[in-house]
Amino acid sequence: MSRTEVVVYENPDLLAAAAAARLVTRIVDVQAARGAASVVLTGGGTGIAVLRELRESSARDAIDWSRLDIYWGDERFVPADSDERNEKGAREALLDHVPLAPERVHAMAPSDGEFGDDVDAAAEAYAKVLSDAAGPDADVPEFDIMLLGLGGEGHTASLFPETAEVRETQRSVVPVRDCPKPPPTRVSLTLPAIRRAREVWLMTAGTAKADAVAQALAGAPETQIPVSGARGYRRTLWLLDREAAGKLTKVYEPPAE
Ligand SMILES: O=C(O)[C@H](O)[C@@H](O)[C@H](O)[C@H](O)COP(=O)(O)O
Repeated sequence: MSRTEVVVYENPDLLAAAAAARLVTRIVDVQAARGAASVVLTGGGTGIAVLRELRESSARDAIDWSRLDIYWGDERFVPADSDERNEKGAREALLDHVPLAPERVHAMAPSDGEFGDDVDAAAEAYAKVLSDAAGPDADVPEFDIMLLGLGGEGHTASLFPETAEVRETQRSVVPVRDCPKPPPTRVSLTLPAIRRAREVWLMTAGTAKADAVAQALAGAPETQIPVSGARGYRRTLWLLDREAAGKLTKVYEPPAE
């Protein structure tokens, strides 16, 4: 049974710092229990701010970086050195500053990579990366922590309301064209793939997100509010600043330990 928790922080800076602290602790606990850990990264301002805070954390090297698998929930289909790439943002914020095992960093293809401008091929290739990592009985690994942001209209990763991509039930990874949030072409995990995560952490700040947060927590249909369908099979953790939590009426009490 998955549980939903909501934690509200005073401001976006505190949200990013606290999320980074939580991330260190969670990764260390998972590695202690199972040896290795896997984290799925997100783009966006909050997602990258958390990585920056993690780089600055005095506890960061409690993580065994050599036994951490890194994936992405979505990626902009642009050239590798574009500032719009989520991978480039993550590398600048954290990944290039810690001793990760390069073969354990699983980036989605850029538009000037081995598949050229074929975004369908890039999506299919990432689906294969996931199925290879999942083993014989699944198409997607059981990610330990999936980090996600959300947009004011309720998108998460690159899944937008009332689109074929948010309705996808078979594929784990899809190409996204004409995305309302620029750049227009992307690669994204689907909701079934997102729900393979043990824990999904939804991290966002600002009044522009308050409606989507409240609608998702009220159980809005995922085709209308995609982030509503972004649930971990053990835990869904909402990490918000006061503004993003501004339309919540129900107080979420964390479960008694
Ligand atoms: O590639 C992307 O654009 C992100 O994956 C996207 O889903 C992002 O997380 C949200 O749009 C929130 O972005 P902000 O935190 O900047 O509002």
